[in-house]
Amino acid sequence: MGKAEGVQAMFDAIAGRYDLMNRLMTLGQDQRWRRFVVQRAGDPGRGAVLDLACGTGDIAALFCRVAPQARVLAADFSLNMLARARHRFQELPICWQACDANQLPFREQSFEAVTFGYLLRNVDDALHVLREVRRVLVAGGRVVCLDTTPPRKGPLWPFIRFYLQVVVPALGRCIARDKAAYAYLTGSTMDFYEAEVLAALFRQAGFANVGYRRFMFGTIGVHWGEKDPVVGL
Ligand SMILES: C[S@@+](CC[C@H](N)C(=O)[O-])C[C@H]1O[C@@H](n2cnc3c(N)ncnc32)[C@H](O)[C@@H]1O
Repeated sequence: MGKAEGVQAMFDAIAGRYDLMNRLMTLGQDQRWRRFVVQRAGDPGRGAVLDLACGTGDIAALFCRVAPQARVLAADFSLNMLARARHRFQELPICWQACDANQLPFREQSFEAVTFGYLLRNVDDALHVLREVRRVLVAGGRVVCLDTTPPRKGPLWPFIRFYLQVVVPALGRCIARDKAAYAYLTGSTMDFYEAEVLAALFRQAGFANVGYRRFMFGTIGVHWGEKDPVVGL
């Protein structure tokens, strides 16, 4: 069985506590990384941008504020996360849509930029999703991805491992009342691609000018790339 069904049920269950958990686990840093994502996506002008796996809507809301002329579309397959996003940002002109990242219901070349926070770790085939994203980008369009990365083994490794393996699931149990969901977060972080390997996957999906930056002691990565402006499709 694939990941999708379990992941969808898990986010439906934790939607109400998701934002509080995020702020606590990241010591309030998570919005800084999302601002960096929006900044790397560049100025879409009056074009359309897609925030995929939008969750409770923070990245889409930042887009609206930074690029008020842009048409902002935000999509997720968890209806409870989407409901929460709609409620939080009802004053913003965001178009919310239920959809699966494996099969985007958009035509080729629809978006100037596509962003996603903490999506790829949750899908069965990240390369397939990246190719889907590339398909819906205009030539020269930008992709920006925020996700956790497995921390490198250095002097801080024992502390980071303790934080991920003990503190995060404990917070999940006490705050979100769902230890399993946050144990999954730790497991999927440890098992996810190293930052350099993920960058190679972006290139394999056909993106050019791929780069990345790490945050939070190397446990968070932001990757970006461009759809080749000459070759286009
Ligand atoms: C950890 S949350 C991140 C939410 C948001 N991007 C943020 O920055 O907080 C991951 C989100 O990805 C969504 N997701 C996971 N797999 C998906 C898929 N195949 N298609 C659409 N959404 C997906 C989940 O429903 C969840 O809302």
